[in-house]
Amino acid sequence: RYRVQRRSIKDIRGPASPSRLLGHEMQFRHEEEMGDVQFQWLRRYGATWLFDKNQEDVLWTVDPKALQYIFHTSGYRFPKTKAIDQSAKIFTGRGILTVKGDVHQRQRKILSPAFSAGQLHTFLPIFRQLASHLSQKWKDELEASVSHESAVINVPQMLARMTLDVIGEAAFDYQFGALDDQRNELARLFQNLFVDSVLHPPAWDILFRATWHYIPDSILHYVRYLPTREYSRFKQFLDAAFRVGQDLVDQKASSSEKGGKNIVSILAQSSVSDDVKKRLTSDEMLSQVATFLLAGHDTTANTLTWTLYELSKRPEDQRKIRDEIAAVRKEIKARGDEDFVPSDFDSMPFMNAVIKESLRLHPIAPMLFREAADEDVIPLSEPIETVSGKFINQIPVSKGQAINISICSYNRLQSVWGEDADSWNPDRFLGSDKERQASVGVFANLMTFSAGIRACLGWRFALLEMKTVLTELIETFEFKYPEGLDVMRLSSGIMSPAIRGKVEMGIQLPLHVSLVNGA
Ligand code: HEM
Repeated sequence: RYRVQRRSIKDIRGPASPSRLLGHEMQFRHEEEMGDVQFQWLRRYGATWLFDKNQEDVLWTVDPKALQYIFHTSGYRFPKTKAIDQSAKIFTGRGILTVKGDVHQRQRKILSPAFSAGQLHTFLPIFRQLASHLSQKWKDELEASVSHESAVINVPQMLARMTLDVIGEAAFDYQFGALDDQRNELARLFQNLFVDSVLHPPAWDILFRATWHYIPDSILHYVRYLPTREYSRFKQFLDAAFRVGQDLVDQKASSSEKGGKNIVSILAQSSVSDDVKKRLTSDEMLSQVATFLLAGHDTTANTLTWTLYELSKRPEDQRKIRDEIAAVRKEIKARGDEDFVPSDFDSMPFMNAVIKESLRLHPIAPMLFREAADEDVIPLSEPIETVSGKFINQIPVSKGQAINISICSYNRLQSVWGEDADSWNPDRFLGSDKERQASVGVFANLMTFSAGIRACLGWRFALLEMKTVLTELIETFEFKYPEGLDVMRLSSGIMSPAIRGKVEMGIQLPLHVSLVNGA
């Protein structure tokens, strides 16, 4: 009924399907390195192509005008697919990431004040303090090493603990203490959560998920209880997040400090609000805790990891950032301040360009999955030639048409980023040309934080956190990429680094770390 397609998209070109039953899904979910398969299709078919997902025709597009239409112009007319919503519900419940339409609008309105410019200002001391704590931990590690000045450190591990502590303090007024406590329950539950649950799903799971579209939500709710690898790790995390969340909200509700605009204060106030527009049910409230724990820490930790990966290969880029930090330090001293204010980071153009380039090449959430809520017509910025030889500059779609939006492919589109789109080149962000083009995402014309009414709520938070941490780390340490190390993009739902041939070890980036002279 819902899936019957009156507006066929079969005339759109795309790769031949390798399997009648599974289509491209197995090839896509089992590619060795995240993006390998789709980057080939991108070069062969351009920005739009047809993909066979378990015998369903899926439109795959990264055309800038199509993205603008789907994410901005059409409001809620292209919701997330039921399968992706249900997958996210398994680990975040009924929080802002998984709800739709009016409910999403209500939740977003309630939560947005926690990310205002004024609030952001209050986070900076937390970011500075925890970045410096991480830096001290690594200094201690160097001190304890044989040479006392250099060691190989697996950087994502402590970065993830630090970003967990950051989200604890900034969002929940709570010290998880993950940097200090190696046995911290949440930190352990998060470690390799996606790798353990999502990496290389078996064929039965791919086929099972293809049926979700036809199963009522009330039954799908029980999928989380399946005792398999794919589901049990996520359930453990959600149970722990709900438990921790209830404690945090109870503590806030009983504390004498009322008001406040951080997440936990907002959650405590909305759980008792008389105004239905401002109220969150208990389930919604705890789901937000799980959502922010997850969306707000691994994302930033992975992006920082990838940034150090790129910088460790380029001592010259590290030096340029160090020079910028030294210049800003002088300005801070000259004006009589003790420490950075958020606007100080604006005077570091190269560091900002490095962060943008890292977000471009290494988007932690590489894909988004949407479907048309109704019949619609998607405009394209460039006409495409169809199988029958026609040139079309818009694609009529039926209600229910599934659309895959690849953030990682859009971020490498040559028509937007130039012929060197596959290579590291932060200088591309130093001119203003790229940012003058039609803006697609919420930041720097990138899709990394998504776009429109469902764009990342924490993107300013993440940027300020990353700038603060990078400033601390590059000022204090030199990072060097070990000879012979072969790091790859792991394909586990999120894009994270792993060592080729050792993916069972999960997220890894062991770098040579030493103190900058005089640090
Ligand atoms: C580099 C870091 C980050 C990246 C790349 C990132 C990326 C994204 C993306 C792509 C989405 C859209 C997901 C979808 O539509 O399915 C999203 C949503 C979201 N992100 Fe982030 N994120 C980052 C950091 C953060 C942080 C630090 C927070 C909170 C403190 C946060 C909170 C959220 C929330 C609440 C949503 C759901 C928004 C909605 O549906 O209305 N994110 N993020």
